[in-house]
Amino acid sequence: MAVTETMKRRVPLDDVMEELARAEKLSSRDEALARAIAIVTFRRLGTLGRALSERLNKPPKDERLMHLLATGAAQILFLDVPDHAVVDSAVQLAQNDPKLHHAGGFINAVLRRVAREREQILAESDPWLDTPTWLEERWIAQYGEPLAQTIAEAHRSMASVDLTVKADPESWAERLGGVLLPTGSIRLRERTAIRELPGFEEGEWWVQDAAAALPARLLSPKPGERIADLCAAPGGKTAQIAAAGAEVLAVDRSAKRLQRLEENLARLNLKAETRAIDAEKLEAEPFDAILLDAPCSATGTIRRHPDVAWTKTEEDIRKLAGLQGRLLDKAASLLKPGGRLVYCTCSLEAEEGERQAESFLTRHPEFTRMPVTPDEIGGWGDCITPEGDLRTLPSQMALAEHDRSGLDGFFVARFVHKGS
Ligand SMILES: C[S@@+](CC[C@H](N)C(=O)[O-])C[C@H]1O[C@@H](n2cnc3c(N)ncnc32)[C@H](O)[C@@H]1O
Repeated sequence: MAVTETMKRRVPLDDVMEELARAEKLSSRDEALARAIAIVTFRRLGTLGRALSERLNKPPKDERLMHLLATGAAQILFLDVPDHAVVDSAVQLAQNDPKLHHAGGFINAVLRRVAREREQILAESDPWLDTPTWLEERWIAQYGEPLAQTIAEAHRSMASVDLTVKADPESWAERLGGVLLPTGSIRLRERTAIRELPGFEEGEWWVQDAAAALPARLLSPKPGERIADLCAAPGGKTAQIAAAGAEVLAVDRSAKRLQRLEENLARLNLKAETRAIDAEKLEAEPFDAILLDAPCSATGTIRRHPDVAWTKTEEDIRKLAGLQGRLLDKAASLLKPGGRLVYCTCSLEAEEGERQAESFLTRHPEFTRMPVTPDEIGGWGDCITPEGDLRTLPSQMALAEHDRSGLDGFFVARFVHKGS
């Protein structure tokens, strides 16, 4: 089962789903449903765990049985699936499993009780219930209780779908029936099949969270410049740099992910040189500018990937912070005098953001910060820190249509080499 595998192996749910769909030869419809169930289970794991344990005399020792109950309860409480269909399919799944086949009656009784007591369960609304304690403590320490709580609340909603267009955002927003955000991204109002929207085939736009679109914009790539994107795949930011007319070297350690970048750029009719290599080992002529979208804990993307909250650990953050520092040092060594460096991570953790920027400037006095100004991001100054870096939070970008609010949590710092 996808939830058990993801938790046990501490790998992204997306990877587990991909393996499972291949092994079980799932149709794309079944795969999409299984993915939606797993996602909502992770998003509301704390709520589901409490609801179930309050309705069980003794929680089952078998982790898979607990996860089977959680995925059933998630569908009853949060998805539009008829209760009886959920109960029948959970019982059926147990009956087909030699270790769980005895549990059919038990599953039936527990899930029926969850369905009967749905309103009572949903009325309990401790905003921290769906956040692991270690993240709750970190976010309160970093952002203070009220703001941290808005982050936890934002994580209970699904992320919206944002697009970056090559040109003419106003008219594309109109054509696609979307909202043009102050930062230039288009937010779709409806969840639809992306490939069927106008402009997809022609490569006029690509899916990219509104916050994820900011780092490449702040690099301000210019036609003819030679720019390296050091952790490039699947290529959203490479596409922005190439669309601006710069010559891009897209580097990524993963050849498989780099292949996806190449496919994405081909659809967009954009070009980049690619190199599958560990960026720490890259040898190249110095660049005019570098984008370093470093590998990170990804706690800023929990709305999209709620498994992150339950699979990442403090130890991961510590190790990733070390790698980010080394990649920053490498990037510094690859720039021309006067060159620009944009560093970003989709993490809410200071070790992967604010503290990286501080220690980079201490290690590299030949660089200075190039503060971000509100006019560069459509006048949206809320997310600029006193130091001039960018810190976006999932609870920001509130729209009148509440269920379309929010954006990924990103940290972005921009540096310039002092020599000219
Ligand atoms: C946050 S993702 C990049 C997303 C990408 N910039 C985009 O906008 O689509 C981080 C990427 O870094 C790559 N990576 C991790 N460690 C690396 C290293 N040492 N050198 C190069 N790439 C690395 C991963 O394979 C992953 O594709």
